[in-house]
Amino acid sequence: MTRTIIAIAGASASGKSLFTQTIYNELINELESGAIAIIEEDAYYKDQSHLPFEHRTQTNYDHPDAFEHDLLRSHLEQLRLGNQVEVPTYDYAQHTRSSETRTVTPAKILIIEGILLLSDPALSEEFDIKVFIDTPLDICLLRRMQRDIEQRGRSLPSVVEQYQATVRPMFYQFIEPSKHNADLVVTRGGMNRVAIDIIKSKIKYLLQE
Ligand SMILES: Nc1ncnc2c1ncn2[C@@H]1O[C@H](COP(=O)(O)OP(=O)(O)O)[C@@H](O)[C@H]1O
Ligand SMILES: Nc1ccn([C@@H]2O[C@H](COP(=O)(O)O)[C@@H](O)[C@H]2O)c(=O)n1
Repeated sequence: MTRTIIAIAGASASGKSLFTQTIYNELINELESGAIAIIEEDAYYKDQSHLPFEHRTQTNYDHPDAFEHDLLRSHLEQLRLGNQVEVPTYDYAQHTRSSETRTVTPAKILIIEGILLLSDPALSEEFDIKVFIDTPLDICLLRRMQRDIEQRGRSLPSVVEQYQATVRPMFYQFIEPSKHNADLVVTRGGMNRVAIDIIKSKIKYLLQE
């Protein structure tokens, strides 16, 4: 069976999750169960449970070294071979992996979303379709402030400090240049109806093959 892996990359809070989730939600009722699966790159942040909490707050979470991309690659390869995998789950408030894992079964279409997917050449080789969500950075910052305070247990000063220290510089060093590795660049983030419909049509076409 041919399986297709679609990568959705872009800045933090650019709308990657919304874009991915919208495609999934709009297709899921029309398709056989198990036709599509989603994985988040964030699930592959390195486990830091051996480090004190204060130490974990100092990690640069926007640098490729923060991720276990080798594990992600091996999981993608296993899924492509038709084997299920145990995907880690991540706790942003604790800055480390949770004890549970999530079983992901091999689907014909696998969508993966995350900030640094297209900046790692070895990882990029795993993707059949590469999409970059291109949202202005000031919009991303506003969305991130709101989301991190409401959903990720952060304070306003900590969001501002982290943004200046790592999020913004790493965006320019790694994420923005990776846009050139994309097949499709999607403006206006997670609500670009034309882009969502194009990806949906491509998925439906691939599922008919
Ligand atoms: N086009 C958009 N218009 C308004 N809000 C958006 C848009 N795209 C994303 N959001 C909101 O911004 C926040 C971050 O979006 P999300 O999809 O989680 O970003 P990412 O996965 O890239 O970090 C979420 O609260 C989401 O609902
Ligand atoms: N402990 C952590 C781990 C990650 N982050 C930030 O998450 C961002 C990536 O996730 P998105 O959903 O926003 O794409 C990344 O920019 C990290 O800075 C964190 O703050 N704490």
